[in-house]
Amino acid sequence: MDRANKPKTLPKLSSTPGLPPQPTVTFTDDNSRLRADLPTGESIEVLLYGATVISWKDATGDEKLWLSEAAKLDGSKAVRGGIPLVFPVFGTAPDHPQTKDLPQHGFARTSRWEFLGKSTSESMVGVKLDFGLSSATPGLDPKAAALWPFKFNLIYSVTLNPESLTTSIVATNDDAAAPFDCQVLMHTYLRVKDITAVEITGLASAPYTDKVGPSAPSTKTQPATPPTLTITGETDRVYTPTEDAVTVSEAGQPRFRVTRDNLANVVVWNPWADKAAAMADFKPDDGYKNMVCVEPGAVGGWQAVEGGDAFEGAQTIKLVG
Ligand SMILES: O=P(O)(O)OC[C@H]1O[C@@H](O)[C@H](O)[C@@H](O)[C@@H]1O
Repeated sequence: MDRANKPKTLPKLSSTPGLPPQPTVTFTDDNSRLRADLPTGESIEVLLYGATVISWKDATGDEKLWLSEAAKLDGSKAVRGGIPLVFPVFGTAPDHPQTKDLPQHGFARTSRWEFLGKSTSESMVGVKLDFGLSSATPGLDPKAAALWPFKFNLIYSVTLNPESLTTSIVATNDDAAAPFDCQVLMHTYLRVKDITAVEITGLASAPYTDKVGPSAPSTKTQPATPPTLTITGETDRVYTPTEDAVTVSEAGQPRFRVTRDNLANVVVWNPWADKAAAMADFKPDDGYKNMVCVEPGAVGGWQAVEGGDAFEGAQTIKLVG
């Protein structure tokens, strides 16, 4: 029926500038993890336990991080895969009085962090998630807290952009009367298709500590030629490179460029067949063929943090090629 007072169609609003689509951030799994999605399709998942990044997918849904099929994601054990955060000790340090009793790789990866909030970048294409852990956080690993009685405050930020992932830490000492020493490392498990086709550049001529072999630990120097590191067996090395980035290529194609900010070291780790089979939470057994850990950190010595001071460091993993 035609009505005389039929309302006119509203003018189209397409000329009005609207907000661009926003990243979304949601709690999942009984509030035990966060998921962030960019309008362009990329996503990450972060467990509050350890503030561990357990997934990073590109716009096509392709996973970039390796996560063991047997990884414990229930807060009962440090996660085998993703990006566990190592603090305040790398490995164990029986000769370092402050940290000698702490468990391997410290307690940041075995504590439940608080989600502090999200922020979007100026261009609104990315999203930053901030997590906090301090000596006063209820989720702090209780046995570890008793063994490291310092007043500390950690802010760990995970920033997802369309082509990159950045993780950064600020470790503050809140007690003027008690300086502490710490080490920090971002234990990134990169997913690869075939470890035998992997080449790592950015380490040529770099001194390193080799943690594998009969005389381990031993101090060595990466040859200048060839300029690439290939992985052909168990590898566990702490490099101190002069270059601030390493590139991981596969079959001649660059895949990841890992840039360090104020992190002097990079650990390269692959357990290979026997060590992988000996780890109950490493599955499948041949999963070592699909991962390489490239771990930026400050682990060569100790970072002395005076009261009121902070140590800051970051890595950016850029998808290349
Ligand atoms: O089994 P964890 O405690 O997660 O450690 C895994 C590896 O982490 C690496 O960073 C160390 O260099 C290795 O020595 C260690 O084996």
